[in-house]
Amino acid sequence: MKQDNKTKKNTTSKSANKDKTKGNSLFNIKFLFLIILLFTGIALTVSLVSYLFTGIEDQSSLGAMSDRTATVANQTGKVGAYFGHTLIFSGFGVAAFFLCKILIQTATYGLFGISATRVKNVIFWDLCAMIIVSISLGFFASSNLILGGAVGFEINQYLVDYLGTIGTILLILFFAIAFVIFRFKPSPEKIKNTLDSVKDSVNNTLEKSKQEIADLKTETKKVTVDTPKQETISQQENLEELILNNLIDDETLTDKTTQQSTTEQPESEKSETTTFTMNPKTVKPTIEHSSELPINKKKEEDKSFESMILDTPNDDNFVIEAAEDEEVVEENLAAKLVQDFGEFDPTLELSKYQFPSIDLLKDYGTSSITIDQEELEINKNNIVETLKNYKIDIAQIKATVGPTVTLYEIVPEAGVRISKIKNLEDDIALSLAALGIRIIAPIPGRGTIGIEVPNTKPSIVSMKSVISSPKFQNAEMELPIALGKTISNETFVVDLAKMPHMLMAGATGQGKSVGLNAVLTSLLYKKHPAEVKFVLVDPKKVELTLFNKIERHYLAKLPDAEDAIITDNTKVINTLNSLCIEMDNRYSLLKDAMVRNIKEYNEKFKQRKLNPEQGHRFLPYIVLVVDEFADLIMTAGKEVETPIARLAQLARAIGIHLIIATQRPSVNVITGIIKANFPARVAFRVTSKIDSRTILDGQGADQLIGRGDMLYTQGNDLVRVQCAFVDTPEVERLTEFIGAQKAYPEAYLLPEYVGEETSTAIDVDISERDSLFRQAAEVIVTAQQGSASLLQRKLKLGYNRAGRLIDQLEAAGIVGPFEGSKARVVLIPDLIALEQFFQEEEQNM
Ligand SMILES: Nc1ncnc2c1ncn2[C@@H]1O[C@H](COP(=O)(O)OP(=O)(O)OP(=O)(O)O)[C@@H](O)[C@H]1O
Repeated sequence: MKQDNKTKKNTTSKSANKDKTKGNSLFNIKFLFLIILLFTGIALTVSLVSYLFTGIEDQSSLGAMSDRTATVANQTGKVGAYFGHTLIFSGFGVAAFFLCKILIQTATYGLFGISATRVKNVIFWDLCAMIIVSISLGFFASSNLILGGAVGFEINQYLVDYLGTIGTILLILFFAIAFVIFRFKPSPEKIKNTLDSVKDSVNNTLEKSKQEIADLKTETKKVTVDTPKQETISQQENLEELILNNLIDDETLTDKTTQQSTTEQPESEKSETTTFTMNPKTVKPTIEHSSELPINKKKEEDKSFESMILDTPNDDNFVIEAAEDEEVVEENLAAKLVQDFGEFDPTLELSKYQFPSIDLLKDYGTSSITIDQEELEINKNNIVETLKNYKIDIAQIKATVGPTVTLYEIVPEAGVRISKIKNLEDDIALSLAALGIRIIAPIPGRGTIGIEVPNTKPSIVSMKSVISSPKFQNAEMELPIALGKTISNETFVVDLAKMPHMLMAGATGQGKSVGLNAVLTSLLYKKHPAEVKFVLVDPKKVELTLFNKIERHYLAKLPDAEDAIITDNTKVINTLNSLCIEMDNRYSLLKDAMVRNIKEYNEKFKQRKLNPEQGHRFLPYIVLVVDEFADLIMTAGKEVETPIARLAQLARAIGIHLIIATQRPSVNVITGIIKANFPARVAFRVTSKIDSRTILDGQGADQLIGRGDMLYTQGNDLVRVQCAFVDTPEVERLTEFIGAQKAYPEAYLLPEYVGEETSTAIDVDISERDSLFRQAAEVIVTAQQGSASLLQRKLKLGYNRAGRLIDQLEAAGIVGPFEGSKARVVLIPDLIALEQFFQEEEQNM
């Protein structure tokens, strides 16, 4: 083993060495090539320069190149004479020097590691310049073939034949200007700057000469009054020294020099007054103009710095590696993909999918509300009179007729206490002889008190009327749900994505199942199968079965599940945990994509900014619908509550939304943790005030009149809504219509989840039995019911331990095998038989 490692190490080090040598030899070849290029460039320059002087002389010898005795005057011999002739005379004229430039510059750039892009640029522009110069000289100096060369001359002839002289001049000028524009990219500022600098230098020269004259005049003065000038000069010399030693900066220097010049000024003025004159040309100034000093010195400084940098490569130990230029992505890849293929369309696989038509829903013929004037009048009078009996005067009363209830809004006279009216709820109900009266005191934001009185003839709010309403059709929501109509007969549309989870409660027969169907129907009318998937849990087995037909369009399931609709409570746990895995997966996808929610993610995916090869995919919304949640909690307890709470807490951003319905809104079903995470609540009629408080955190649900009459809250206000009615035949027609269309090959598959109970071995060793095994057996045999939840309750165990015990009991032969949602059969009839069983077991051991 060790030897293996050793040989491995050896081979790796050998291969590393090999790589190194390979790299070195490659470097050497490149270096050699560049040196050859440099020398060729120099040789060519010499030969071309020499050709300019000796070309005519050598012309006769060109024919006898093979003759060794023939001599040429070119400094680089016959080869040089040949290249000079070919490139200058028969080629591009003096513009052939650009070739020398290209060779030398390429070589030096290569040696100094300057990027290949710059080298390419140089070659390109120099070749362009060579052709333009050759043609220009060929035209303007056509008499001298050496200037333009044969190429320039011939092209000119050709152009003149076709374009005439003026045309050729214009064309040449055009190319020359185009070259200058593209090569040097002159901008107005650049031109202005150049002009300014030219102006400055002219001015400087003028100043300089003026100053020189002035100096000379001072010099003249110096002949008579010598000492002060001496001082100035020595001062200036000192300054020079200072600059050289980098002790003062330019500014101080300029200040000082200006100071000097100002101090000098009167002297020069004085000098003007002297009569002594001198020819300035004959006298050379002893010192240059001081203002030039800093510039020169600065240059020198820069130079020394430059030479410092350039000197460093001479140091053999100091290797400079030229960093490679980063690759430039020419264009945005995502934008190109979108341009080529268009935005990603998630509906493409089922592009022919047709949304169901509204005609599939039934019209109950009562879309408009019938107003019974007489009834309104009687109710109004009763309310006013009852209140008067209690000495409450009303300033104003107004009625709004809704589908099931009429809202009487009253404005009491000043000084009436609201709580007084609120306490009269039962008395008003008595006087109106009606059930389900609800007093809202005050109506939030309206400044009135509301009394809701049920209509004697309530009208049905059909699903058709809410689906066809513009409010739903035009709703720009992620998951719009048309729940029904409010008291003012307005369609009530909410966004499930914003809720983000919904809790639905109501006593049996009050309209929960219809409510769930209304939710699902709304989504089916608005969302394509690619955009939303349902996970349906229906312990009653009959409520949601109709949706089986759309399994391959809209439903999601576990990979090993037979039916997409989950009717077995034990399978719910796996599904919930699988949803938790899906949630985690989606979160990591969102993190990779650097977005905060599913909407942004899908938007980015559609714009092809996310690579499917890295696991990215279009994410459909997932709506988990659980009917009879109470049943689930009773049988599975914490096993269900924990994943539900986790999903409720975290799943909002990644598009998993929960709708949970329960008949029993008691506190052990809707626990604190669940309540805290379900801000949107729908309450159908419940039987007690306590239930109402559990679901709504206040009373009201107990005063509803049933049959789809509901209260909706999303945190603060309570809205009374008449739930839209959708009957079973309508849902059947709808699902049949969708089910008959082309579908995906299978239902949307959720990630696999391996539950703990599935991994438990059946043949459990007797010695490994749980310490509570005997007690558990007694409980099961006494109750004659082999269920884990019974053990949980009786022995106060967790689900996992209870499940393990059941498995051990099965292995021992006390209970029968697992039979879906049914409790297992108990194979031992009573406790006496159980005692015998244990005794026999002991004997056999
Ligand atoms: N929105 C509604 N408009 C008119 N009638 C309704 C409405 N909702 C429900 N009903 C009536 O109430 C009956 C019972 O409704 P539903 O089956 O939805 O009750 P439920 O709360 O699901 O009962 P359970 O919990 O026992 O299943 C329906 O058959 C229907 O006649």
